[in-house]
Amino acid sequence: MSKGPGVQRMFDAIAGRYDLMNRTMTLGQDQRWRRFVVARAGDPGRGWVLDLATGTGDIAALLRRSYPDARVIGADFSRNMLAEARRRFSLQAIHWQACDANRLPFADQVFEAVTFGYLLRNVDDSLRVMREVHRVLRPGGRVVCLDTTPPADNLLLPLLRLYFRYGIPLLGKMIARDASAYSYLTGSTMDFHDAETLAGIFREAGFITVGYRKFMLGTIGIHWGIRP
Ligand SMILES: C[S@@+](CC[C@H](N)C(=O)[O-])C[C@H]1O[C@@H](n2cnc3c(N)ncnc32)[C@H](O)[C@@H]1O
Repeated sequence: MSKGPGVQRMFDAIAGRYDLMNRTMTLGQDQRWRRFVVARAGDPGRGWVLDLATGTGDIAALLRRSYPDARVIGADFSRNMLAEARRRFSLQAIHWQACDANRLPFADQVFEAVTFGYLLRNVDDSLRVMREVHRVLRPGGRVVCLDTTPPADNLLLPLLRLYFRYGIPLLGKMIARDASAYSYLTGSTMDFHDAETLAGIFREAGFITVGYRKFMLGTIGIHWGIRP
């Protein structure tokens, strides 16, 4: 069965508490990673940029602020997350669009850059989504992806496991009033591709100059690539 409908319902349910939970659970680091994503996307000039799985719109808003001439689209399949984005950034010229990352409603080769935060962990087939992203990027266009990544097996692993298994669901229960959504975050992180495998999927989808960097004790990965 597809993950999609359950993921959509889950984000619709937590939309109003999502930002507070994000800031708390990452100890305020999450915006720093989003700024890194936007810097790696590069200045698109007057071109179009797509922030896919935009959620409550943080990356789209940073793109808007960093590259004032760009035309920015923030797209997501959760209507409540998009409603939060619209409310938070109502004064900014961002186009908000409801859409599914598996079937992008855009023509081929229209974007200078595509960014996304915490999308691929939530889809059934990362390669399929990466091929869609490749299709809509212009030659030379950049993709930048932020996501959680399973922690490596080192001395910190037991501590990180404790935080993921108990700390995050507890915070989810207290702040987002939804422990199951944040147990899902833990499970989907542990089951997600490791950073090297994800880089391989970028290459398989046709991207070149693929690279990545890890943050937060190796639990967050930012991957990038260029459409040749
Ligand atoms: C964890 S939130 C991330 C939001 C935002 N990118 C950020 O940095 O905070 C994940 C978002 O991905 C969206 N999403 C998940 N699967 C999707 C899909 N197949 N198509 C479009 N959006 C999707 C969810 O609705 C949710 O808003």
